[in-house]
Amino acid sequence: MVGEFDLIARIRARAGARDDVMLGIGDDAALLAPRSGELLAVATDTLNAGIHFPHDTPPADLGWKALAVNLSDLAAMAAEPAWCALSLSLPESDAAWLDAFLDGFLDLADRHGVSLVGGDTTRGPLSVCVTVHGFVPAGMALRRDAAREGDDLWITGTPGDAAAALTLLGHLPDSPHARPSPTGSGGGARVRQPAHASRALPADGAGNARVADAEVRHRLRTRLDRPTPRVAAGLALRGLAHACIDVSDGLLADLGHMLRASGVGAAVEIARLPCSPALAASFKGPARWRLQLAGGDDYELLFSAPPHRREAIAAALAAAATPAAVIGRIVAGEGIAVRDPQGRPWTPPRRGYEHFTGDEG
Ligand SMILES: Nc1ncnc2c1ncn2[C@@H]1O[C@H](COP(=O)(O)OP(=O)(O)OP(=O)(O)O)[C@@H](O)[C@H]1O
Ligand SMILES: Cc1ncc(C[n+]2csc(CCOP(=O)(O)O)c2C)c(N)n1
Ligand SMILES: [Mg+2]
Repeated sequence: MVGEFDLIARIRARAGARDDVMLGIGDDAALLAPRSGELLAVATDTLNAGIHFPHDTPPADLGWKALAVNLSDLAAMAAEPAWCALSLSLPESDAAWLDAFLDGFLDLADRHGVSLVGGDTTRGPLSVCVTVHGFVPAGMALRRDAAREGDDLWITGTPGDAAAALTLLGHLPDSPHARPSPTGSGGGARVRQPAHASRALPADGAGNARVADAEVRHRLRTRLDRPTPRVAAGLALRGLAHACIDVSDGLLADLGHMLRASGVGAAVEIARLPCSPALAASFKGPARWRLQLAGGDDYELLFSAPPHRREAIAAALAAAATPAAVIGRIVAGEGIAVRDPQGRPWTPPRRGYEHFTGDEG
């Protein structure tokens, strides 16, 4: 058993420093030199065990994900990541666990040139809170409120994989009853990570694979545990995209945030949704559509842009090695009209994840 300050020393020994970090880990506050002439973008997100990640998530994957979901927020603003702070609440002091956590966290930090400049270490239920800082020139940030009627609606990557992994683990993201009920009321059955968690559950009887192939499950689980923050894509979209948001709660829920902020509506075509081979192999029809449109945990960029920039955007994203597709368009009015592959209106049972009510409509 090592003490709090031993844990901090382990973190400090491995945190790299950029030239703009005047004073990093070790004092009451870090001293940082912001880039002159640019705005500082700041975002923070928390991951709680059993709420944001399954209890059996390997520590290295948790380290990666805790930073990735935060870098995803900077990406959605077209900000260039620079610094981060890490607040850890740990049930016990376990040096090996911390070392593995740092393997994942610092691997991703290194890939993006991000310095860990401070944080906090306490005892408590397993929870990781990260704050990230990045730079964006004034006027270049991609905000939620900039979608315009007539814009194309784009998505990077292939949404739905992470939610498919959770479904196969028995977390049933389609159902608010799958959430823990901290008060013990409201009918929320407690779904802790069960001992048999790695086994596929029977699917929903709508023609989906009953037991997903081990390779397919592994691919989906990797998308849940190690999302790719679309930092290069966000930077590439500066000056090209109008509005942008990252998909954490669910594509339709996050699209709803963009539309309300912009005062417009949208039309989405299910036939144009990009789908990974692993998802196509494990879920079909409306079960797949629900995962892709409302599952969440995708950390893909959802953005709007004028149609005349279609080729420029395709080229910029190809240079950023980021696949993307147009899935609909921004229209006048409000709300989201979803059409199934036959062109018929389709209403999903829910639009995404909401912490307290279980639904985001
Ligand atoms: N406790 C809080 N105090 C101050 N501001 C908050 C608090 N919680 C959220 N916010 C702010 O509200 C806005 C929306 O936050 P939200 O967490 O929904 O966005 P997000 O981080 O992009 O999404 P997600 O958390 O699903 O990844 C952000 O500007 C965020 O900084
Ligand atoms: C064990 C487990 N159960 C459910 C989920 C699904 N989930 C939890 S929070 C969230 C939205 C983003 O969170 P926030 O809005 O706090 O950033 C989603 C899609 C999960 N990842 N792990
Ligand atoms: Mg948040």
